[in-house]
Amino acid sequence: MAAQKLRLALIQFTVGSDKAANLNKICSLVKQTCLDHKPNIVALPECCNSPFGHEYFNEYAESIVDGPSVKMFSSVAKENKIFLVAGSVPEKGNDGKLFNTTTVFNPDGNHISTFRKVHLFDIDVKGKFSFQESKTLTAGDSLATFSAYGWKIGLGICYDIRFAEMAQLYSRAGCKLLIYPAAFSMATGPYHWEILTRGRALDNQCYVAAVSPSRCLTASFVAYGHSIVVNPWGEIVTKADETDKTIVADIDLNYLEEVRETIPISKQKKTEVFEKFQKEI
Ligand SMILES: NC(=O)CC(=O)C(=O)O
Repeated sequence: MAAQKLRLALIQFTVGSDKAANLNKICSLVKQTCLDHKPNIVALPECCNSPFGHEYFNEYAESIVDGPSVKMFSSVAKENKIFLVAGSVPEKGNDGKLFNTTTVFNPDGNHISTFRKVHLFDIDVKGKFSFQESKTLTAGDSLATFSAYGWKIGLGICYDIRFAEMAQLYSRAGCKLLIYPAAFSMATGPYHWEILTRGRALDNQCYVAAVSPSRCLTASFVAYGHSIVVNPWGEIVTKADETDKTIVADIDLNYLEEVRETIPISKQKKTEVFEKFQKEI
């Protein structure tokens, strides 16, 4: 039986260039969040132990089996008795390949899920902003979920939120909450962040949470901020501005089911028409 309600906390903070300082900050912010709000699940931003950028990925990358960051995440989850969606970190795989990777820990401190960013952030907004994440990182090749108090939760990282089919697959697999550690750019975030989070929630009639680092104007990559939780009706439950903020939302299974009964799109979907068209194209 799934818990009717879960409390979710997203910690948006300024990620600096000192890895140990970032990890210490995470420890104290999670502790304070748990004291203040007693959440069941805490989520951190994309690249939570390292600045975002090609010049950092290799230097900051570490093993997700026994590196210092995962050891710290495990003890933080255990000490605070929470599920910790540990943002993402640059991961050095066995073969030396680098990934952008989310790890999840349960309240016993066990590492229970791993997601490697599937869609790398390769874009060129002409004359304004360009980034080719694939220059240094390798894409993950699988999707990942985890279970917390009977809720199935799907994982993606940042650019992955642009791929509607991925969220639909999670929804079809029974996920009722999607969590995206993310660091949207200033060229795209102001235009797309809210639409994408609300769109994925509305399409799939599920909760969507996206958690960003704070905006730091002196960083080489300036993140948009605005961490957000959206409900299955497509409404914003809570949203940060661009500064250091912890936001908290109670997510509710009854409400989700009510939305799905009110507008029963998953039952009404004409899969056979889609399949027929797919054969024609
Ligand atoms: N940083 C990202 O991966 C994605 C992003 O900024 C965007 O999609 O826009």
